[in-house]
Amino acid sequence: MNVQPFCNRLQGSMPKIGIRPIVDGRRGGIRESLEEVTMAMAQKAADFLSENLRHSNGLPVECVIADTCIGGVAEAARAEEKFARENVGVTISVTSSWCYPTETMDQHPTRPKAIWGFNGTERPGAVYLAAAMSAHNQKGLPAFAIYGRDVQDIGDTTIAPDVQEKLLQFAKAGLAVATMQGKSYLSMGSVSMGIAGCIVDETFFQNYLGMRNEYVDMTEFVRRMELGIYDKAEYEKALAWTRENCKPGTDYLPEHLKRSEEQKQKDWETVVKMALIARDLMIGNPKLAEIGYGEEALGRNAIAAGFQGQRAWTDYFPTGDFMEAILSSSFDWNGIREPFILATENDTLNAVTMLFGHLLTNAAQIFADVRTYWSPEAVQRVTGHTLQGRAAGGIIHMINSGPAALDGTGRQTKDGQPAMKPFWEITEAEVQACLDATEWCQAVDYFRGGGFSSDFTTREGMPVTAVRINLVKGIGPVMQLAEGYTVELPEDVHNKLDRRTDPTWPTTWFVPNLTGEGIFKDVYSVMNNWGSNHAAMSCGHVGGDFITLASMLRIPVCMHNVPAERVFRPSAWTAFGGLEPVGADYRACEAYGPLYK
Ligand SMILES: C[C@H](O)[C@@H](O)[C@@H](O)C(=O)CO
Ligand SMILES: [Mn+2]
Repeated sequence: MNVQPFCNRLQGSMPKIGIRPIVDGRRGGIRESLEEVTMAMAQKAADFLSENLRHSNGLPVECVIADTCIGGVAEAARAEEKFARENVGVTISVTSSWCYPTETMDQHPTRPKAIWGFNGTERPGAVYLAAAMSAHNQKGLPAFAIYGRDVQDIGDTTIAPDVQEKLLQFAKAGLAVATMQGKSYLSMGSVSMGIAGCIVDETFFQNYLGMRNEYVDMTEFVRRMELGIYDKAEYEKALAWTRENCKPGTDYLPEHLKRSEEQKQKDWETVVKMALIARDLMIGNPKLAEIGYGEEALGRNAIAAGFQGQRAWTDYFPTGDFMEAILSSSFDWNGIREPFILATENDTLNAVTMLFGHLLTNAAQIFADVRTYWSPEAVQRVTGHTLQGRAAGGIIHMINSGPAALDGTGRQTKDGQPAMKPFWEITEAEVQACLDATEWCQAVDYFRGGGFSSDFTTREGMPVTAVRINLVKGIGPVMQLAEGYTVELPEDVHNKLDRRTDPTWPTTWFVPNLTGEGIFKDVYSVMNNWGSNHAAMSCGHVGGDFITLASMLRIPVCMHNVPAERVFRPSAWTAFGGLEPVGADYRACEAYGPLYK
């Protein structure tokens, strides 16, 4: 398996899942009758999770099972010691019987936790589950309850499909919490054009995500370019690859602003260097130590970053578009690899949203401006075209002012649909198709320093989830999301709409799934209720996973269109108002406060 060497340069080993087999500790028949079946349940859960989950860097997810069943507090403490040694970041307690909740529970204050209570009635696992949940709720330690819908026989070690789904949804989100914890967000530059999302809110990063903030001025790029602080051999390779694979697109600049061919060639050299430098700033590069830059070789342990670009940089230097697009993609001159999370305009909040999406789906994310709602009437007026099919109720123009990951072309395929896949599932042919579907257009007049934007149109029919985190004074972070699909328009219609804005930028035509109610009654309302200028798009209908992750971090979700059966939060949320789930989410998040407060 091709595990990408770069991303594994992040410090800290990958978090594991701790499995806690819980039993009734009474000896003389009871405990003895449970040991084997409970250990088997633990082993089954561990095998299932390891077989079905991977970390975003491609490494398999490992599970650690407590050495003995846990019948009381001494064994709980021993399990805890083992988990601490093994870097367990998430726990799942499993049981098929009655046990003693407060004596066996996982009391770790921040680690995401779930209990799978077997639905059987020979030994009442569900009674334990309910009692254990009440203990967690009483103690302010939210936990996820996993309880299969259908009764199974006591000896049945299969995992029912509904239980499987919940185990995966919980574990993937829990691992995301554990993976980002302790890592950095690197701001390259500061606030772009007065966009509030660029303001680094350290309290948010520290208290909600357990992350730290690192900063470099964009002059660091100039220093490294001028002093040659990058791997020259890699630079030559990268430049050659870029010349061969990144085909120049249309230059829409008026004659008097056009850059000379010679200048453009220089700009390509600059943007390729910028890509190498940004990556080295994020995660370091041992090659830099070899040329005498030991400090630079270390990097900033950044799991996500942003580049300000506009305007301090772009008024003079080529845009960061190539760097942002290629690092955010699942491949470059070194081959297929894990994408980096790098936000345009240093929009820290969109970067965090992309980080969530990446850790939940393992794939690249699309960064986009939420630019225009085109009603059917407006499209008709401007183009004479009647929007059809999924687009019939109107479309949202997602288009970044510059770059987006080339995976966003939708030229990868999964189950017959366009997709953005984890890097280990992407083929060379799909890489080529993404490159072929992308043109690198000359940056327009906003960008006095030149540069090249990744221009493409996302293929139709990709299930996607558009997500955004906003900071709202008086609440804190708030998430919003919309599941939907990408659509395409007839070429002439696309061109007419695209040219009203900037045809050099990557377009994703997005249609949210409508529920007929509230904000999701129509496409317009979704656009009208978006909380900022940006969104991140993940492949798949993964709103449920985002909601689970948000609840773990105590970030309320103000709007979503996820069907109720995919919404999975800690059981305590019901007590905050089970008949009114959005309000309950707000109250629960407020009551618990940020995870790392
Ligand atoms: C070119 C413009 O300055 C854009 O960058 C602007 O519309 C944005 O992207 C704002 O997010
Ligand atoms: Mn923007």
